[in-house]
Amino acid sequence: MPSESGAVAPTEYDVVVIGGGPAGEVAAQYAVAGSDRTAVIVEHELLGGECSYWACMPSKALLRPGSVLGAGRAMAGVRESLGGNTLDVPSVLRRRDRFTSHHDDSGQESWATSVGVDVLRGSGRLAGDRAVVVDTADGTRTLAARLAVVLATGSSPTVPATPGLREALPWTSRDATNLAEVPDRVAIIGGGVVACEAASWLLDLGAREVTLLVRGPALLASAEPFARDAVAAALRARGAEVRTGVSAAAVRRASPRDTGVGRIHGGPVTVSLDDDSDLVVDELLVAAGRRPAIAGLGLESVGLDAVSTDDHLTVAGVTGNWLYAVGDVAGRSPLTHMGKYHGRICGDVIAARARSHSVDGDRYRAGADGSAVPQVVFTSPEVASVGRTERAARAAGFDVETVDLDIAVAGSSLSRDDFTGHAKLVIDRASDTLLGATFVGTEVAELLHAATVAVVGAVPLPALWHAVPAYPTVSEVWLRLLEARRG
Ligand SMILES: Cc1cc2nc3c(=O)[nH]c(=O)nc-3n(C[C@H](O)[C@H](O)[C@H](O)COP(=O)(O)OP(=O)(O)OC[C@H]3O[C@@H](n4cnc5c(N)ncnc54)[C@H](O)[C@@H]3O)c2cc1C
Ligand SMILES: NC(=O)c1ccc[n+]([C@@H]2O[C@H](COP(=O)([O-])OP(=O)(O)OC[C@H]3O[C@@H](n4cnc5c(N)ncnc54)[C@H](O)[C@@H]3O)[C@@H](O)[C@H]2O)c1
Repeated sequence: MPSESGAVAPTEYDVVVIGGGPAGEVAAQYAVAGSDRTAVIVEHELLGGECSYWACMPSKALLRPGSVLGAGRAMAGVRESLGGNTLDVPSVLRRRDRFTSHHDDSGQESWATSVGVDVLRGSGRLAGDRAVVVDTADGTRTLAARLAVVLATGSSPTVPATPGLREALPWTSRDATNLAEVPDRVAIIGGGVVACEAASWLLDLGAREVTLLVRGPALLASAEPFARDAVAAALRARGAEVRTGVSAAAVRRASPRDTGVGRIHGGPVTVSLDDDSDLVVDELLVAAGRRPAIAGLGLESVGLDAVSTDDHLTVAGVTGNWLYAVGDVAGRSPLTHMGKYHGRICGDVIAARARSHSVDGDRYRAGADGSAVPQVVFTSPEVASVGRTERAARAAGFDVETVDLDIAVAGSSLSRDDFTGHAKLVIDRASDTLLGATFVGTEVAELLHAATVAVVGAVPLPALWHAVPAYPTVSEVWLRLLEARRG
């Protein structure tokens, strides 16, 4: 409604969320749940965020068929009926596209409406205290937040400043997850989770030469050494080349072309490495990490140049407890499940503060960040870990005891004929509780939550003796680990 001066009054909401990925969606949902509070999510791409369309969902949809085929090949009686068949790539890609809803987010918009949250399409930025400006297709809108603004803008891929790299229009993870063509020869810059998972599905889909260019000494640098060795060995066994201690010094590409997401972006790429060798590939994937998406977010309008949060997800350096950050942009634990956890806590904190309730309790603190973050790397074998590695626990000053052994129980040998795996517990001697656990092997992801419960609940190891694993399941490895510790 224009005022007498002609200015359009801001639209008021109790809560304004900038960014509609999983973290922002959950924060909005929890902030209004069971109340008459109002919330809007401002989204400039697709509601559901990176995770739904370009990250978790398509990547896992691409990895699962290869893992199922591998399991079939590893099973007498199934192997014979498979013959030498490989994956049917068009079917795999069609299934992937079903998981990303063909980039149609109308289902997510209906969900938002169903939980009482409005959606405003446009690009949002802070414009001072409790104010958000949104550039929409129909012009600029101003929103005023009575209670809270939540930053949930996610993260953006890092592209190193290597000469010629950006001009070569390399693939980022969006191209790899939404691939429409499988390059014959691919080089991957990076040795983290995206690099390892993408190498796996590219091999599954028939890429002939996959080379990982790893700057450091190993893949998956923060994992337990046995885990990263297992992933590297498996990738090598499948024909990938894992080159450690190398960096791209320069990149040249014949006729780079923006052919669209997931299509090969031009002619062959020559990557000159700092060991004076050259590598020629059909596509180059950059998987060199991600940064909080704060560019153009108007942080300077509230006196900030970066985002850091306390355990209530309240942004530090702003008075009045009205600015929050959740998910990747918060820079705490850049994983979807952790972003949604932040969203739940942040939404509950906003709701509690709206009712002038105390936010002192555990329910209102993101205590899992740092000491109890679970993660699964969906390679073959999978790496499932929670909490601290041995190295991290020692660095944090704990008096550490470890137990580790191969996973060789009835459940694992029944699951596939070639099952190999390894498990490790990191124990705090002082409290006799778990600080962390890592499992490596096919389909060990489902072992992880038991470890997460033990870490978060600080369950004493003697009590775990009475958590009897069902026979014959892979979980029997828990019993073996406890037996190994008793000696
Ligand atoms: C290839 C890949 C695979 C992954 N696989 C996994 C996995 O298996 N498991 C896992 O836990 N994590 C995985 N991750 C990490 C996961 O994708 C992120 O942690 C997660 O998406 C973060 O959620 P978010 O809501 O913080 O941000 P996002 O999902 O990035 O959503 C942010 C949203 O904000 C919007 N936005 C940004 N700026 C603005 C603005 N100014 N105005 C309006 N809207 C804006 C964006 O368009 C986007 O929709 C993966 C990441 C990658 C790259
Ligand atoms: N299954 C999962 O949980 C999953 C899957 C994919 C991605 N993710 C998340 O997405 C995020 C991004 O993943 P990612 O693999 O890109 O990041 P990452 O931080 O895991 O790995 C980045 C890699 O790039 C290397 N690197 C960084 N800068 C470089 C440079 N200038 N030159 C060469 N190498 C360089 C690093 O040494 C590292 O090997 C992470 O937070 C990850 O946890 C999670």
